[in-house]
Amino acid sequence: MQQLQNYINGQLVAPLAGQYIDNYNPATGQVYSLIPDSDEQDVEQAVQAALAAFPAWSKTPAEKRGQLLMRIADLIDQNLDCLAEAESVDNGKPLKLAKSVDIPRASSNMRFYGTAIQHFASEAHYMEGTEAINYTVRHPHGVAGCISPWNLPLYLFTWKIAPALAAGNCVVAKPSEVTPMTAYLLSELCIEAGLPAGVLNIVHGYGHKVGAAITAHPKVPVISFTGGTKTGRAIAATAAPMFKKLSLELGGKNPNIIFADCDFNNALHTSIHSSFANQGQICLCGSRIFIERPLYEKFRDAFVEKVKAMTVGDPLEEGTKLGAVVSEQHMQKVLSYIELAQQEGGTILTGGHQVQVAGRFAEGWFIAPTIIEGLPYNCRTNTEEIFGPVVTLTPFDTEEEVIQYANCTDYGLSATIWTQNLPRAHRVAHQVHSGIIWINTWLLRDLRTPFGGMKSSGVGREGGFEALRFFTEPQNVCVKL
Ligand SMILES: NC(=O)C1=CN([C@@H]2O[C@H](COP(=O)(O)OP(=O)(O)OC[C@H]3O[C@@H](n4cnc5c(N)ncnc54)[C@H](O)[C@@H]3O)[C@@H](O)[C@H]2O)C=CC1
Ligand SMILES: O=C(O)/C=C/C=C(\O)C(=O)O
Repeated sequence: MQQLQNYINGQLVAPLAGQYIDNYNPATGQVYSLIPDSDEQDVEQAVQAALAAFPAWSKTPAEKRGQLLMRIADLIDQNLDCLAEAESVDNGKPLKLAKSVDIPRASSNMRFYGTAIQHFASEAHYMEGTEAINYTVRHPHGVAGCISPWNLPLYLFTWKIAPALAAGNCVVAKPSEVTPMTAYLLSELCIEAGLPAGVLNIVHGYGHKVGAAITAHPKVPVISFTGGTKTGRAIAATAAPMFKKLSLELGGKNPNIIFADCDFNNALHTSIHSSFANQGQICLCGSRIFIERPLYEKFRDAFVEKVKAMTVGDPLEEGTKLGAVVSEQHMQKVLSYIELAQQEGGTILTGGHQVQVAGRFAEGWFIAPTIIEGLPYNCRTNTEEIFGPVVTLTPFDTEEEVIQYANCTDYGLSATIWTQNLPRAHRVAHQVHSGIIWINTWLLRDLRTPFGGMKSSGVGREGGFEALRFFTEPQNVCVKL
């Protein structure tokens, strides 16, 4: 059985306590590898390695740091097939998705920040009359803690470490214990790329042990986290009193607003993707679909017909549209929400159950893509994050009504608006409480843009220069001329 290792001080090492955690293949429900059950001693070793590496790394010219990140990006590209299969097996997602989205985006993240850092400049302010000039220096913080989730493992792991490293920080990172494989494979690529020892350290293990130790460590002044809102709240409770810099990318309950004048086929096909991509396990998925009443029945019937035809099964099969959800625990959570929806008066139009897949997948964790109608817009099913292949349909009559519906959750991450009346699209967009709005598209990503949510969807923004500002400490120097 493969035993993964931590990546500390440039070496692949066993956890100090010699304990391991079972790592499951969600499609078979079977243990297929073991990951380190690390603890605070392993985190201490990683932090000490990062501290030792920081002086040299922070003084390395940005161009050289960028070149190393781009070398890693090249190695990701060269290992696309291996990384994609590893991601699919580890997470349960279709191989096709890992190959076309997850791994290419991981490479793009490394390459984007490998170049962005070379254009990241600071400001100067000349004081006329007073004859003084101010300039801003942006210092790296030191050791950055990066904690990432299981839904887009390498995609989100690199989305955090790339800006942190580019800005001159050293990193202690913890991937999810549920999907550790590609972060482990990345550590091998970092060694191959010649990343200096201690610059990046990856400590595998449980969130309540390793993640909590990173968050609480007094020599880790900055924490970047993506995951559930409940966990984000726990991290903030530890980090805030320590005055740590904090970036929290949390959950969502995103509205997908479809007006009757939309480009019907585009709205229909994109909504299938935005509802069920990655088994609905993307914080940006549009899980609440609001349809203007004149279009409701036509959209509903066409949507249900196409979703019924989606293949659920072997993630490695070319034709598979939905693979397995990431864990048995998560499957039970999603199924419990389907039960709740029925208790709240919802009607299941398709799906609503676990899918039994034949052969070696009989013990796998598969859920049929599920569409529910007839629920109150403000019930629990329509306001709490389910994070699975479950969407609700609700008709609306006016702009004001759908804006009220859209804004009635504690979340505010993203929203999608479908209409060919662009003044209306912008008018509605500006009133929806979401950090990211897509009009007549979904998940079209420009990495230069601020990425993140409002309300319980998080604190701060990732992306572009936002992330480089987050991973640096500004210092203003005023010089009398
Ligand atoms: N990207 C997103 O918005 C994601 C949202 N979720 C939502 O969160 C719910 C719970 O998901 P979980 O599997 O529990 O993910 P989680 O949000 O608890 O875990 C995310 C990462 O945080 C770590 N972590 C957990 N507890 C921690 C702690 N106390 N201190 C520091 N790090 C900690 C985990 O080990 C993992 O690496 C999901 O059902 C889903 O609704 C989950 C994953 C991603
Ligand atoms: O595209 C991005 O930068 C991020 C996408 C998805 C998440 O952050 C998520 O699912 O948590």
